[in-house]
Amino acid sequence: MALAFSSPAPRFAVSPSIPHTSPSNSFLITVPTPHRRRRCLRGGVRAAVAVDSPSAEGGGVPVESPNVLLEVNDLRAVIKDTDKEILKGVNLTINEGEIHTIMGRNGSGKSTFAKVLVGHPDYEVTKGDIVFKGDNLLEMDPEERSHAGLFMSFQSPVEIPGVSNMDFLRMAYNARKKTEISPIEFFHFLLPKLEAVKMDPRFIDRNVNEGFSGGEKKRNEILQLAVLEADLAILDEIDSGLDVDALQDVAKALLGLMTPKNSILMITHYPTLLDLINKPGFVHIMQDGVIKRTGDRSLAKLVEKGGYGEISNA
Ligand SMILES: Nc1ncnc2c1ncn2[C@@H]1O[C@H](COP(=O)(O)OP(=O)(O)OP(=O)(O)O)[C@@H](O)[C@H]1O
Repeated sequence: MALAFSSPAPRFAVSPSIPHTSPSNSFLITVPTPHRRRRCLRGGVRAAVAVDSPSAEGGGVPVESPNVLLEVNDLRAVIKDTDKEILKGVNLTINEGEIHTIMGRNGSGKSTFAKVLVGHPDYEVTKGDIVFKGDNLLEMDPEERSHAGLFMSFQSPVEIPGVSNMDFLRMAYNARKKTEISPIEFFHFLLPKLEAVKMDPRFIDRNVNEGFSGGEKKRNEILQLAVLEADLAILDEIDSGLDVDALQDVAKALLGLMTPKNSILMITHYPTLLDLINKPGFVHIMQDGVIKRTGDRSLAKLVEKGGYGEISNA
């Protein structure tokens, strides 16, 4: 979601979806680097493979296997310049069109995992690899990752004083789509998106998140996602602080954004959003920096009923 300010030269890039107001996030204002993605021979290459479905044995209809969007292998990461290891060997595969949810006790490493995926500078990957759409994500800087189609909504979306939501979204859209859409054209593009996330059009003239309530900020994140049409949306506690109606709106908006091609990785403490989305998906339980269990929504229900102790002992 890097967004490029094209004048005056030189060009600078800033990520709209990654907080950049704290000193530790100042990495996000950078001069764009030459495209240096290296095609990875693992992960996404499964895309073209066609297999026979079990029911089609003996000359039945071939069924395409799902395309791998993200593949994380044995990912280990420490806090930068320390030996404090937070991620201790995370493995995860997300195919196109899938919804994945990560749950886990406070401090188990969920947000760190999400931040490592988008290239947050507070962390250093010490082992493992991440392949996104066939490319080695670890070789990309945060701007390149967002251009490649990764979107992250943070637990606490930042305010950007002096930049209107409209300008911000349009610049982000231009950067992602490598185009120069006019303000009028963009307004027409934006209107149905506003409707989809049930956002009052007056919010687009306000500065990004400035004075927004917690729920309005979360809704604004979904609006960004709708505008940027990311391939993988990483949503860190998008449901926190939302009233019941807003939660329904967010669920509806997310469903409306789903295509057979894009995927969602949600971090949450509660299964309500999953219930509202009401689509099959994967639930992962993170514990002490690794994914300990994977299941379906019933796993989230088990947690809701009995807590994480129940899961650990199962
Ligand atoms: N930049 C950092 N500096 C120091 N400690 C950190 C840093 N980032 C993460 N940690 C520590 O790593 C552990 C995992 O944190 P993380 O935010 O990933 O947990 P979480 O599972 O998302 O928790 P929660 O459910 O409370 O949001 C915590 O103990 C946290 O204090």
